[in-house]
Parts: sequence; C-alpha cells; structure tokens
Amino acid sequence: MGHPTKPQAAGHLDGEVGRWPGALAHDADAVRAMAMKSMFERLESLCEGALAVNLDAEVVWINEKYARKLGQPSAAAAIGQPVENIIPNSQMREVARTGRPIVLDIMPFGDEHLVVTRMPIRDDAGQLIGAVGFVLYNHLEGLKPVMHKMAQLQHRLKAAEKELADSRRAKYSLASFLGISPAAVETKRQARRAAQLDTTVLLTGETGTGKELLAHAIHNVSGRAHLPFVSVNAAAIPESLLEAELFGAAPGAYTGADRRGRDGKFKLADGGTLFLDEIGDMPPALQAKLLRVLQEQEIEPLGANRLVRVDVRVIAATSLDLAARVADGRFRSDLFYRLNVLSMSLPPLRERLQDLPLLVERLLEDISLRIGQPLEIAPEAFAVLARHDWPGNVRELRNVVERALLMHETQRLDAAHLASVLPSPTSDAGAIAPATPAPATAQIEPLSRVVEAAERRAIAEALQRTKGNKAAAAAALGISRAALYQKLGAARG
Ligand SMILES: Nc1ncnc2c1ncn2[C@@H]1O[C@H](COP(=O)(O)OP(=O)(O)OP(=O)(O)O)[C@@H](O)[C@H]1O
Repeated sequence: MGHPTKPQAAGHLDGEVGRWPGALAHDADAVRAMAMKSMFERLESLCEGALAVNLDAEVVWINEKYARKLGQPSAAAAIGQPVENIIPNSQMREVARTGRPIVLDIMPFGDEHLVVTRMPIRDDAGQLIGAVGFVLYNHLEGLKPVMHKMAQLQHRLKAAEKELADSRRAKYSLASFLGISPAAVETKRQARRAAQLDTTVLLTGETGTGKELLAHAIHNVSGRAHLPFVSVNAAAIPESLLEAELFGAAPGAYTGADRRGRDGKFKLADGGTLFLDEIGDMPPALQAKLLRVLQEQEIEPLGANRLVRVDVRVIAATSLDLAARVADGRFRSDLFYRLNVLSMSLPPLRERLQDLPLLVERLLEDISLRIGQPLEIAPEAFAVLARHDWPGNVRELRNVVERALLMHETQRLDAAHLASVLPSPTSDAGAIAPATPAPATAQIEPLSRVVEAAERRAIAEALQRTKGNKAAAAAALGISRAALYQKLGAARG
C-alpha cells in the first residue's frame, strides 16, 4: 500500500509515474492545474505573443514580446488599457463576454495575418473572469499554404472591391463637359446650381448631347460626390427584370439562379445618386412605384413585404418629349411633375457649332493617346463639319472622326476625309448616305470593318429619322432596344 497510486492517463503516456508527487497523483484537478500551468508556459514561450483581459476587456497581462510587436513601449504600459486600444480589431472582448473560445482564427495585423487562439478564463467556481489569447504566427509551418491561399484570396477580394467602387464612382467632372459656346456655358452654370440643390433633376436633350456625362458631373460637384453613383437604363432592361433591378428582391422572390435575393440599384446608390436613363421608356406599372419611392424615399424589394429607407438623389434623363408622352397618356403626369422640379435641356450640337473645334481637338487627343500616334485636323476641315446637322450629336461626331481616321489611315484629317464619311449635303435628309467608293489606290478594308461602318451608318440614320427615339429606331432596324444600346455603348468607346 504505501506506494502512490498510478495516475491513470498520465501514467501510461510518459511512464514517469515515479516522479509524480504522491498527493498530486490522487488529485485530478491538481494534475489538470499543473498541466495547464506547463502548457501555458510552453505556449507563451513558443508563440509570438500572449495577453489576458478581464471582463471589461482591459489588458491585465501581456508578455513583453507581444507588447512590443503591438507598438507599446513595454508590457506595463499596456496594462489597464481597453484591448482595442492596442489591437483595434481584437475579438477578446467578445470571448470575455460570451465565454465562447475562438480556437483558430486569422487576425489581420498591418500587412500580416496572425493566427490566434482565444480562450475564456474561469475562476475555481467556474465563473467567467476574462479571456486569454495566443498568437501562434510563424510556428505553425503547416498553416503556411492556408495563409498563402488566404493572402491571395484577400488580394483578389480587394481588387474586386476596388473595381466595384470605381465603377460606382462618377467618371466625369464638370470640366469633362466641353464647350465655350453660350449654350454650353449656360448648361454648365445650371449644372453647378443643380448640384448644390440636392433635388431631383430631369435632363432632356437629343441623343448624344451629353446627358449621362452631365449627370456624372452633377454628382461629382454635389455634396454626395464621395458616395456611389449608380446608373440604370430603363430602356435597355427587359420590363420583367426592371423592378428587381431598381428595387431589389427578397430571398426566394425568384426561383432559379437568383434565389438568394439581391439589392436593387436604389439600395446600391444609398447616400449617393441614381441616374435613371431613358426614363421616358419606363413601363407604366413601374412609373407608379417610382413615384412612390421619390415621394417617400422608401423602397419595397420584390417579395419582401417590407419597406426599406433609402437616401438617394435621382437624376433622370430622356431624349423623348416627355410632355408629349404625358399628353398622349404614356407617361404619368404626377411622375412628370415630380421629376420636373429642376429640368435642364441640353443643346444639340448644331446649335453650338462654335464648340466643334474644342470637341474635335479633345477627341483627337483621346484617340491619339489610345493608339500612341499624334493626330491633327486641318483648320479648313471644320467648315465641312459645320455643314452637317449632327442628329447623333457629340456621339456621332466621335464616330465620324474615328471612321474618317480608320478609312483613310491618316494622321491629319482634312476636309475631303471628313466629307467622305458624312452624308452629302445635297442628298435627301432622310436617305442613307451611299458608301463613298474608295479611291482605286486605297487599301481594301477587312469585311468586319466595312460591316461595322455600315451598321453604324444604319443606326445613325435610324436615330436621325426617329428624332432620337431609340425604341422606334430599334423597331425600325429590327433589333431589340437592348441590342441598340449595346451597339451605341460600343460606339461610345
Ligand atoms: N459637352 C461634351 N463634351 C465632351 N464630350 C461630350 C459632350 N457631350 C457629349 N459628349 C460625349 O458624347 C458621348 C455621348 O454622351 P452621353 O452618353 O452623355 O449622351 P446622352 O445624351 O446621355 O445620350 P443618350 O440619350 O443616347 O443616352 C459620350 O462619349 C460623351 O462623353
């Protein structure tokens, strides 16, 4: 009898039974306490850092190594501070509050990622009294591949987030709206005023007059400039999808791919500006919903049965005659008046021919940067440009300049180059300009280029005949509105 009883578990683990003090071997709690102590000491010396906090998440203990890594002059200096003062994104408060451990976690710290373990601390009576955390970074060779993968994923996530944020930022400032003519100067003055007022704005004007550009610019000089700028084109989205696109959808509102639900453009623009392009094409059922949102600043996501508050400034645009649409019952008068609080009508290019040189010079600069070659225009060429009616406005001007450069493979545009890509002034205003036969010495164009040019001509012609009504132009061309927008978008460059 006089021999100490073999401690069951520890005994056959290390066979060092004889070393256990007699009293201890009987006492499982004491064994545990001792194991804890040595484990703690071992962990503390092995790991990059360790600290403990009380229930108020104040640091009660920290090792020197960790204090210095965290930028503290010494461990003593950290004692008594709220843990977030020294580790801004610490989860220790949470562990001390809930008593739930976080066994292996990855904590961002500056450029590094630390592997951390956080455990609650309980007193003898089992009462929660705080939490202890260990930083296991560096000593876990096995985690290296995981850490590497995680760093890669983080990098990709950051890049995607940046891309998304950039796409939601307005592209143009007021300086991008070029023009020195009285009409252009007046437009910019009104835009500056509209930016300050934070009310709904309605931009009207023919296709290609710069409505979208101006919407970006107004946002950029408004108090919402640092918040998102989100665009929706009511004519380019099928009616059945437009409601969810605008207001979002609750999970399960759809079957199939989009079951998870999603935020609509109003939500994405929260705090910022929503640009509603081609508002004249908004289907009647949605016109009523839009009116309510503008009045209440509340949206109801599809299938959600609840209202969500949003703070969005709406800038709407149309190339249609909205008042005429109201008169023939295709546009709600109440929505028209709600949108028309502050309206601006953008001048067509033919009414500001004075701006042609500035616009062409800037276009040439852009293209020249893109292709890496200097480009210029002969002064007498402007007379040819000034004779054209410009139904497609600045967008058409860009197309004409690009087409002339491509067709003649020149670095200096002259009057003849431009005349060859513009409809002849004597032809009937509605007729499609015949493709000018190329001089015998000119190179034969690749078919894709010829087809592309013919397509552009046909679209410009259709828009001219329908006075910029894209729905009618698309119908006449036998393509969907979405396809027309895609082609116009491609032409925007
Ligand atoms: N005043 C301007 N200064 C510089 N570029 C302009 C100006 N107006 C229009 N543009 C350019 O012309 C193209 C068409 O402009 P934008 O898309 O803003 O026109 P829009 O009126 O919204 O056309 P749509 O009604 O067809 O949507 C863009 O490339 C834009 O940058």
